[in-house]
Amino acid sequence: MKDITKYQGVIPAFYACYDAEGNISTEGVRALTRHLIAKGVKGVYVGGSSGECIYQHVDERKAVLEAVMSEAKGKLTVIAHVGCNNTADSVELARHAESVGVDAIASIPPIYFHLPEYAIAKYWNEMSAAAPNTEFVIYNIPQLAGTGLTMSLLREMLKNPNVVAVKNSSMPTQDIQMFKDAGIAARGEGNFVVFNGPDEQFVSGRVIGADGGIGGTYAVMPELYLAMNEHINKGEIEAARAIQYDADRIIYKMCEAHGNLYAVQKEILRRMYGLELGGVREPMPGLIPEDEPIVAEAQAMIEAAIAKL
Ligand SMILES: CC(=O)N[C@H](C=O)[C@@H](O)[C@H](O)[C@H](O)CO
Ligand SMILES: CC(=O)C(=O)O
Repeated sequence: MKDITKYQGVIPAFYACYDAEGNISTEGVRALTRHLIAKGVKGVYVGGSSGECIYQHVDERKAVLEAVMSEAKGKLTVIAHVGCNNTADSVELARHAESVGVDAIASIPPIYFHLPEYAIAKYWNEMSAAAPNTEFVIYNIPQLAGTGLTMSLLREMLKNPNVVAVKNSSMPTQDIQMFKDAGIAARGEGNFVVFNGPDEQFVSGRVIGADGGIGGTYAVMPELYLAMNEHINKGEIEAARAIQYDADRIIYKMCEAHGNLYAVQKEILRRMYGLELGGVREPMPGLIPEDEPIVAEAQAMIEAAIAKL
């Protein structure tokens, strides 16, 4: 039996942390890690979409992960997203992630070119082979990656004993059931995990069988997702749904800004907690003065939703 309890719960996607010049701020990384530990989350997902991975160099991604580990070791489950545009860089990050002691590595499929399934499997398996003592999480996000996880590709990947989970960001919630069924058929009950991806569907995803969630808006309002998760564990669906509605209204509000969602969230964390995490890397749009009322309103909505708990 694998220990999947470390994946059951609320796992925020970690934000990219920059200094005033736009360089990686390891101080910011450490501060955000400590902040999330204090909030009581289960783990962190480092270097994914929210980590702006595709805009960061290999050395920067290593520095971020090392800074996370310096605070999180033994306190949080750490999943390191190691996917890069080419296999060699991904393999290097996978090897590095194992050397610093992460719980799991994860990867999107190769982006831009729509490669055949055998090439995607080879890309993932080569990363996994570079971290042979580390579990592997498949990151399915077809709307951004351009390629979706098929059942045949998942079955192929399940031949690799390190494959322990799918982080599913596709929008049909029934995909969670399909992936979980296939994982359990291969591994046995209790040995395979599916994470909910779309934060707007956290409750729906958990109800249909997701063991936990990994999401880009958890870090700015972890209290709400932790409370939803607790209610679901107790079967209190109406209470969970009420908080989900609040979270969704907050997400829609944050998405109204000209600046990217991640820029909005980091600005809210700065205002609420004094966390200095910087902006976003170009070509993502940063905040503009006209975003001010949206940021202020979203912050007020978060505070009001937390106050209701
Ligand atoms: C498409 C996308 O980025 N999905 C993220 C990860 O699954 C989510 O966590 C979103 O950031 C979140 O649901 C806000 O829309
Ligand atoms: C949710 C997720 O995987 C990310 O934003 O990194």
